[in-house]
Amino acid sequence: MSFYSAFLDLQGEPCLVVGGGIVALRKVRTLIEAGAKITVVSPSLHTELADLRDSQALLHVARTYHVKDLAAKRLVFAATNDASVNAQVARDAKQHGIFVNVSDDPTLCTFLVPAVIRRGEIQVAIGSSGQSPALTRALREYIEEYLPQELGELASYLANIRKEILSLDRSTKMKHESLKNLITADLLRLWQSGHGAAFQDTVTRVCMEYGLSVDPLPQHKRSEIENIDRKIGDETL
Ligand SMILES: C[C@@]1(CC(=O)O)c2cc3[nH]c(cc4nc(cc5[nH]c(cc(n2)[C@H]1CCC(=O)O)[C@@](C)(CC(=O)O)[C@@H]5CCC(=O)O)C(CC(=O)O)=C4CCC(=O)O)c(CCC(=O)O)c3CC(=O)O
Ligand SMILES: NC(=O)C1=CN([C@@H]2O[C@H](COP(=O)(O)OP(=O)(O)OC[C@H]3O[C@@H](n4cnc5c(N)ncnc54)[C@H](O)[C@@H]3O)[C@@H](O)[C@H]2O)C=CC1
Repeated sequence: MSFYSAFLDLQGEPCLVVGGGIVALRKVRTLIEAGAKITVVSPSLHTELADLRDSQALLHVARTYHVKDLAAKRLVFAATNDASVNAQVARDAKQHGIFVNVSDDPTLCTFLVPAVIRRGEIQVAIGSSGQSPALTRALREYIEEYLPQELGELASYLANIRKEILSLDRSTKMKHESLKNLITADLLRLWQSGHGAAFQDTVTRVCMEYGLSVDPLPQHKRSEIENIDRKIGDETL
């Protein structure tokens, strides 16, 4: 089975989690991060899920699953400890054209939940098409060690400079080439070592090769430097 990978925008989207145990909690945590509107249907709740209900991060319906719970939902997670209930949720969701994740049976899933590594806006998602969740977790732990924390910061810096480059009155080909070549220029190491002169020189040089003139100084760095300059100015007065 070949699954299609995608990143979903679930901001404000109604999602249903059936079951209130540890597995449901894991799904709920990532749904909260994505800003989904969560309903949990379950007679009992894990204590952390109860805390989340108390802080209004989710709506709890304290009873067993009923097909009407699917009304207007975008995604459904069947995470009870009763295989026949999970299978029923899967059947109902498919009938209503709603994507469904079934915690105890990959063959009933129309989407799987990957293991995820986050560095700011950068996400690495790992899956095994349900072959071995334990391997997926181990791979996540392995890759996590190699992904520096600063990746997220660098990505938001690059988002700004990309906007600047794309707004220039040059050919699209030039702009795309410069953006690609910027990344191959040992940029992460230079960013990690303080994104100072060497980092800025690299950005300027790569852009100049394409005849593009950009301001290479990260915005927050600029205000830090301006603050220092102001202090030095004040002291010398
Ligand atoms: C199909 C899938 C459906 C789904 O999306 O839930 C599924 C299904 C099942 N998992 C089972 C067991 C375990 N799952 C984990 C962990 C994770 N499982 C996750 C996803 C998925 N699990 C989807 C496929 C993902 C893929 O393609 O690989 C992760 C990635 C994401 C998440 O759940 O948030 C998260 C790691 C997050 C992280 O660490 O980063 C561990 C390890 C642990 O808990 O440490 C174990 C015990 C070891 C083992 O069994 O391997 C069982 C048997 C249940 C039983 O026998 O009782 C089934 C059912 C079956 O396979 O039949
Ligand atoms: N996909 C995954 O990553 C993993 C999946 N599993 C599977 O996930 C399932 C859930 O595991 P746990 O959270 O540990 O179980 P659990 O026993 O902690 O929780 C089960 C929850 O389902 C609720 N429930 C039972 N019948 C219900 C119904 N008819 N309607 C609504 N809620 C109902 C219970 O009240 C309880 O809150 C199991 O089938 C387990 O085999 C287990 C480990 C990992």
